[in-house]
Amino acid sequence: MSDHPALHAAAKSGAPVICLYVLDEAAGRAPGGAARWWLARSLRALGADIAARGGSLVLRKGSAARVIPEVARETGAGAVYWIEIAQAPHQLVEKQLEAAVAKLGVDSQSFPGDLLVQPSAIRNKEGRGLRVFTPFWRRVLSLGDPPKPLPAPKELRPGPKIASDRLENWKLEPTKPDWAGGLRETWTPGEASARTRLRDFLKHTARTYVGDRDRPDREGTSGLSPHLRFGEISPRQVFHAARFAAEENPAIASGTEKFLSELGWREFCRHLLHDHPNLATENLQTNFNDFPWKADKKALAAWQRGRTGYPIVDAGLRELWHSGVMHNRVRMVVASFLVKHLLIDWRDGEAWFWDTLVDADAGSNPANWQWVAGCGADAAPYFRVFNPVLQGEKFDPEGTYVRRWVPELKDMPAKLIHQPWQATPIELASAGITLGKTYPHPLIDHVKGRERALAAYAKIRKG
Ligand SMILES: Cc1cc2nc3c(=O)[nH]c(=O)nc-3n(C[C@H](O)[C@H](O)[C@H](O)COP(=O)(O)OP(=O)(O)OC[C@H]3O[C@@H](n4cnc5c(N)ncnc54)[C@H](O)[C@@H]3O)c2cc1C
Repeated sequence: MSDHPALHAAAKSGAPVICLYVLDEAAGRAPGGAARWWLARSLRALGADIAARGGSLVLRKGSAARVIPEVARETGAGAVYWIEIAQAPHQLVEKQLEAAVAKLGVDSQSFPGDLLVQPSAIRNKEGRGLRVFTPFWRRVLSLGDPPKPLPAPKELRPGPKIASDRLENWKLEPTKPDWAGGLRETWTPGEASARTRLRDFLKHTARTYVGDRDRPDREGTSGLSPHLRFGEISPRQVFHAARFAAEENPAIASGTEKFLSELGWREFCRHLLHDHPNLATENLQTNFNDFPWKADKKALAAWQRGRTGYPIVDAGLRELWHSGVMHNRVRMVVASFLVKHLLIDWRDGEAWFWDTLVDADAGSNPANWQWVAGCGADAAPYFRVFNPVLQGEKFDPEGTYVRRWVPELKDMPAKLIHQPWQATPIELASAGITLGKTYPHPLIDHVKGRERALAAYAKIRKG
């Protein structure tokens, strides 16, 4: 409702407003299971917010380019307003929509809204987008502050009553089996919750963000990613709130600047997607097209279920399965483990994240996977292979995160929790662990895995 330029303009016109949400499963990548769950809850919250202002939310399913002109005709609408999304499938829908609406003699207008800066504003001399983050973000900041966010309309004049689909009939939430218990326990989708998270972050967490953002054992980040993904809060709202909070309290200034640069990564990934619509399927660095990936279904299944034998990796994948998110540091570790230790194609990992993340984003997910795999923009070099034991010891030193998500290791002392195979039989027995039974042996030895990865990398042409 807030910082929604299309809704704002419609409400300001003084005309009755029909708020329409179209589920168009053919426009863009169809959402995965966890995102469908979020969408259902988010639409319910949005419907309630609209009703509280006197309007109602109409739900329709089908091709947006067909459904929206149909609704315009059915209601005799004077104008159609929407937020533009700078991604190829959405731009195509917009073109078709504009033409269909113009044919009806109805005015139409689109408004930017889901980015800080439109991709057309960040081009190099050849007219292409930037592929290195630091100059990209510098360029974004050099353009000055993004426009101030718009307030939510106080009131909506209701439009004519028209038929709406029932949300339940869209079957977005799982029933048989209902696997969404952990999502319900962790999240409250909707705008009110997004605002609370932002406020709490700026009040309590921003001060320590620089040091704590890499610590999965602490509540060191904002938790805003699914709210941003679903447009429940806009990047402009986050930007201005963070800058304002830092002016009020200079002690959080370094934290908020770091936080805003992370928001910059979201922006960077979306700009990349704008320039590379096949980001989820094609290596940005084409020399990786020859990479000898292994089709190892058993290892992939062990990874997905959090049964690799590396506690930090398993904790991350179990956190994901339960709560629909995973800490950023751990996302990097589990992704690196899949593509380097297991030599499994990054696209398999990306697809699993796409289905299980509530924040699964068509830009951020493939861009980060490609970044970890070494084939992306501004990517980590392939030969930098994370050691999952050292990563665990550095970022989860007491093992708190592992104990939470891998309870069978909860009685392991901190010095052994990231490498239980180093424990003596007595230590294992006193922690109640039988390796290979209660907790798996490592799928692959780190040193061997690293050597195998480097040998595979040596086989491809250098980019
Ligand atoms: C393999 C892999 C896959 C990822 N897939 C996604 C995804 O599908 N959707 C997604 O939103 N993020 C993705 N990320 C980025 C990052 O892990 C999450 O954005 C972050 O964990 C969300 O937590 P937060 O909101 O508490 O982050 P905070 O640290 O509070 O950061 C604030 C915001 O900045 C943005 N952000 C932070 N880091 C990144 C990043 N590396 N790339 C892009 N945006 C970032 C997010 O919008 C986030 O909400 C992925 C990272 C990796 C390594």
